Amino acid sequence: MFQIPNEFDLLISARWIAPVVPAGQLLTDHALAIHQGNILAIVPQSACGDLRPREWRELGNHLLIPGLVNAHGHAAMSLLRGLADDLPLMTWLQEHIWPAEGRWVDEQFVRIGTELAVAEMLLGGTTCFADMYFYPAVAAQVAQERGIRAQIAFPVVDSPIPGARDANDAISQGLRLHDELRHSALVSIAFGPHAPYTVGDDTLTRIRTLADELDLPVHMHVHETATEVDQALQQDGRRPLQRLRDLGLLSPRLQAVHMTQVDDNDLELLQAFDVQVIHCPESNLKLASGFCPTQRLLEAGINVALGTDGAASNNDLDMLGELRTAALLAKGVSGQPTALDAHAALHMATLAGAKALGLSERIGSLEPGKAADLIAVELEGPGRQPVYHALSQLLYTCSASQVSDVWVAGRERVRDRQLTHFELEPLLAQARDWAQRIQQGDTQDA
Ligand SMILES: CSC[C@H]1O[C@@H](n2cnc3c(O)ncnc32)[C@H](O)[C@@H]1O
Ligand SMILES: [Zn+2]
Repeated sequence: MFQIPNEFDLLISARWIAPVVPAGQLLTDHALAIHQGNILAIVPQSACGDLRPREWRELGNHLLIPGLVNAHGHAAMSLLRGLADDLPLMTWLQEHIWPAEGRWVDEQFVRIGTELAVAEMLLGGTTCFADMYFYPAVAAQVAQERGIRAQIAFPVVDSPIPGARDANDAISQGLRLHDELRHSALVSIAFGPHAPYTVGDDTLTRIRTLADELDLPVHMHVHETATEVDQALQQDGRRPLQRLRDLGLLSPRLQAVHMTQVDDNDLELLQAFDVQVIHCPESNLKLASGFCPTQRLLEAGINVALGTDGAASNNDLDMLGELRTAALLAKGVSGQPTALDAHAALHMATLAGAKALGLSERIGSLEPGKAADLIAVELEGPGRQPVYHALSQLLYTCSASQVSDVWVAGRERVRDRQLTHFELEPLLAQARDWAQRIQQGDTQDA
């Protein structure tokens, strides 16, 4: 169906390729042909002799996989990494993060923080990220400039989070941004109602109507902690997920981030409405928020994607590290060592993420016709050799440091562990300047 033309852009050969589709496949000594940003074919290296690519990257003991999809985060919060650690969610937010955001977050903060996050994510093999933060137009611009795919959710809140704009203004501005970016190849827009406890019924109803009309995703923190659910039960007699159901918000377009609290009724709702669940294990562990029961959800056929959350609660944006945590946690929580094996884990970090963001036609697996979003992970050195099973090695021994090359839509964004479209030193200097201002401001306040 997809014939390789006489001349084409790029051939990447590697010891192993895990295309994710067909499920469980692991190819050895194959090569991937790419032209005009798309995958043409995967062919055995023995058949590559007659091919005439404009560039041929010959990678040795590397594993090629689809680019990782970080399905939830707050990119600009990288500038708040380590500002407040070892606290429960609401203390962390109310006493530290929200006051800091109210004081410091402006367009420049979001630009530098997002650039820092994008640099970290690309170096760690993330080729697509979902973001929810202030100044979404700035985050969208950074993603376009740096050549990474992104779903930018514009935040909507009713209760006063410092720095947040009025909900109706936020919606109008967000929809303008959606219109401006309608032809963007890399960036898409979603509604970002912050959480059930910060957004009222009227605003949620408006979002539901508009999201249905425009067929846009809704990205929201849901059931992050037991306290969130208990307080909702006390205040309105319903669990937040039931309230969202009553408001008509449950659908395949809803991206429910966290879901550490899932009773049998919640499970039925997630399943019946085909809600996308986004699992952020390290943030949940660090804030002691709870554990998303991924194995139960997967057994019920619910799509579960993976996210890091922001660097202020994680504290890194390393998706391979996150994946390992997710796998270990799934086994511990379910009591089943078979839970989230290497294939299931890779699926969670790639195709499930793409599906959650409504992008699975374009990305998430290495298939002819899909965008060439892919990464090479080096399985060399004493910590990774010998290799009995390349995917187990990926899951249980690799982190961002093993990612050597990254392509987004066929363009190389990381080559031999170096960013191709960033000047890192000036960016790091600006990040340090921000931290100094924030720290000095904090000291002056004390
Ligand atoms: C209004 S922009 C997003 C808003 O969310 C805050 N935030 C960051 N991490 C979390 C989390 O785990 N749960 C709830 N809210 C979170 C962030 O600081 C921004 O204020
Ligand atoms: Zn979050």
